[in-house]
Amino acid sequence: MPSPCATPGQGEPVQTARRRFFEEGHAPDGLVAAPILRSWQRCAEQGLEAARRPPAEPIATHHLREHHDRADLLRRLARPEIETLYSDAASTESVVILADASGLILDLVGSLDFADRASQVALRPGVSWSEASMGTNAIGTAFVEGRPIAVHGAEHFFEPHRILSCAAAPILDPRGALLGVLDLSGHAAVRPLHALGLVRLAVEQIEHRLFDHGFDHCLMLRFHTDAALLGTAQEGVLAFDGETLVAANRAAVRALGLDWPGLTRLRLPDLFPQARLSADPTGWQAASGLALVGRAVKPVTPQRSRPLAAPPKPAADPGPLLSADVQADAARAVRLLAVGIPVLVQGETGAGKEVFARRVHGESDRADRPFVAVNCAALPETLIESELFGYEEGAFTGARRKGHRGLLRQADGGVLFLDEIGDMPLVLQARLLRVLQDRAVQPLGGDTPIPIDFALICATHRPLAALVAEGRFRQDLFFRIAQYTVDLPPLRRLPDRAGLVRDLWHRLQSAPRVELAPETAACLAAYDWPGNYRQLLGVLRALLALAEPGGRVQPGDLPAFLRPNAAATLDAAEAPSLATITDGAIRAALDAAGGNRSRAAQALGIDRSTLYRRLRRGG
Ligand SMILES: Nc1ncnc2c1ncn2[C@@H]1O[C@H](COP(=O)(O)OP(=O)(O)OP(=O)(O)O)[C@@H](O)[C@H]1O
Repeated sequence: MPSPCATPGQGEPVQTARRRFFEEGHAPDGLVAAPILRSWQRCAEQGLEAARRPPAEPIATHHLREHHDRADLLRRLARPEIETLYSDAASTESVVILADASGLILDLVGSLDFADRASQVALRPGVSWSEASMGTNAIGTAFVEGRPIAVHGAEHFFEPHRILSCAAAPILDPRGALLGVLDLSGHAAVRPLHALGLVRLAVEQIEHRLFDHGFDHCLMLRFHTDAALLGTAQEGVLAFDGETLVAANRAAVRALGLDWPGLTRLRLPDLFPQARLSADPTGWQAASGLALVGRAVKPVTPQRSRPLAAPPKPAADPGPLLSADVQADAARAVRLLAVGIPVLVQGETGAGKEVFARRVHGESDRADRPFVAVNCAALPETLIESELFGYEEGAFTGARRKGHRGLLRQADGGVLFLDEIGDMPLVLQARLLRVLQDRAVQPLGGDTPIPIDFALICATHRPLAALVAEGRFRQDLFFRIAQYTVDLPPLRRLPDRAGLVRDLWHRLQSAPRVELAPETAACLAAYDWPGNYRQLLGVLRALLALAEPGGRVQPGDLPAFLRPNAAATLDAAEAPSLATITDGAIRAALDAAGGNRSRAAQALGIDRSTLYRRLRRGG
């Protein structure tokens, strides 16, 4: 008998099941749910070892940003549900997670305390929780099983994951393809009574909302057996392009006994032989004989004349394109790091500073050790110290019971990349300097320095020398980290921008090829690209996603700011007045904020760095 306070997944049956399965090699029938057992079997067949800690390095921040960009619609549509679940999660020591179709965690919000614990087992943004890499877990197993699932404590395949209790449901797009997964995770010790139900309901809402996008040209049928539920997320929804069924939600698939792959073979009369289509709720009879109440919504825009193209696949990551100069800089940086000399990388946003640092790490003799990237501007000031230097058990209220190693120690043996170093508060600059001098770190609340060994690459888009002159950056730290600097040029200064556009365009594509018309390529090459590689790649990806396979991208397909006439008008007449307007807005915001630049930037909806740049430019 399980003990009365045993939680599912922690009690005796699952322990016995683990023993039988992992030690004796038998199937523990009846002791764990069938989907859990199936998942254990898949993991064992793949050679995963339950007692190990699975490798779980998060992907680079810029790659995560790219995943965010690709999942933009999903993230926007899921936001209301995530916000609703968030308030619940924050007060119940749990977190809400949105993962993309590969199982990669895009967003994680909720209880900070639990998020901290979860990150110890790599349950954090940028890490993939596919079943193949993380074993049995709610996110990955919901994908494989194609349905909602809860995985408690020791039901997780890997031992270290037994601290978790997770419930997840896959999010399907209107054509039945997997878009992502929504998950609620908390402590295994707390029995999550409603987690699976909450997640399921939230996913139902998200999937329902997906029909509000991209179906303007379709006839929409909405129905339910109960008239009162018409218009809710539980109604069945079908979308017809002409007479052909092109999309359906789960409720419709269930009610009418459909299957997604076969949708497009069905036509309106096959499903509703005699339905009178009206915008008002009307009684319908499905071909199966099921009585329903339904209403029809006519297309808002004209129907498409040609068959629906398959949704474009997200463009692949082209990998870095490094000029000969940058490659030579990287080779020099590798040699400097090898003898303990730090490197400072300078360049505008999106110019590839992190890409450069990763390349150097990859070519250094520390390549098989960690690369730890810390964005000093993104960490709240109150957290930088504890995140970087770590803390001992009980160092301050809210500290984790077992203390925290800190990012500097996580980089031990490898490369530490301190991005936006110019944003590090002065007091912490002093502590960092001491670490660099002593080659040891003293965690908060600890009295013994712990020796560490990492190679240091710092990056900044701000002129550190000017910050030193203004007293906002320590001169001694500046001399220490800026012994060798690499300047990554902005795209507008590259001599062969046309060649760069062409190379990136080709590298982004898999067959069938889409061409850039010469005038389009010329517009792309002529633009300044203030967001550098990030902005250029974003535009190229968008053009590819919109293009017809085998087609040619014309200047008219470009976003408005890139079209030839837009640039001309701007150059000729509007640019000066725009600059004046911008400067005026900045002055007004600064006045209103009493000269406080952070508050002014917040009021203007731009980040501090943009404001600083603008102020510098405007003198
Ligand atoms: N040389 C390159 N070739 C191809 N893509 C690149 C190159 N450099 C950067 N990118 C792409 O541009 C984006 C931004 O790169 P990265 O994050 O390294 O820039 P950054 O200078 O560190 O930007 P920020 O200062 O905003 O953090 C990424 O998507 C990256 O893959």
